[in-house]
Amino acid sequence: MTTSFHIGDVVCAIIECDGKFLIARRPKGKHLARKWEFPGGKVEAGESEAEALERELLEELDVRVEIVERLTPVEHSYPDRSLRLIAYRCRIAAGVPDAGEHEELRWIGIDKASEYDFPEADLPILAEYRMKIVAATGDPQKTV
Ligand SMILES: Nc1nc2c([nH]c(=O)n2[C@H]2C[C@H](O)[C@@H](COP(=O)(O)OP(=O)(O)OP(=O)(O)O)O2)c(=O)[nH]1
Repeated sequence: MTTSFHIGDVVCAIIECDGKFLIARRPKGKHLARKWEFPGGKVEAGESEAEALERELLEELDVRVEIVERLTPVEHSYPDRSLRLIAYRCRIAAGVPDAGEHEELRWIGIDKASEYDFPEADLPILAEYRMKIVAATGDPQKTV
């Protein structure tokens, strides 16, 4: 029998710059290996979401960000674990993203997101984000 455990809250960042946003490829050997994701990680005990986001982005990318907006949290169950994924739209405040442990970083437009293999939990986030971009610009090809 497989047991599914709840790993808690995971925060991740949709970092926007010049009409694109940053995606990162998870390394081999980790859960969801080689999928494209939004940089981030688990919220530790005693941390706020914003504190966890700040810590993870410094650790993973060596950047500081300012938060633009919190998107709707997504509860998702994978076969072996479940989690709540909370995405924040952000802008870089300091630094240039460094791939670090990620296999690769890429800046893409929302119109290209369907070409990348994202974890299932990210799909509602991408859908909400796309709707916001379309509402703000009237154009699905652009980010604000
Ligand atoms: N960072 C991130 N994790 C995601 C996304 N979508 C998604 O399902 N996840 C899952 C994968 C992992 O099971 C979990 C986050 O784990 P992680 O490995 O990135 O976080 P972490 O740095 O705190 O973990 P660890 O390696 O220190 O154990 O959330 C996403 O877009 N970004």
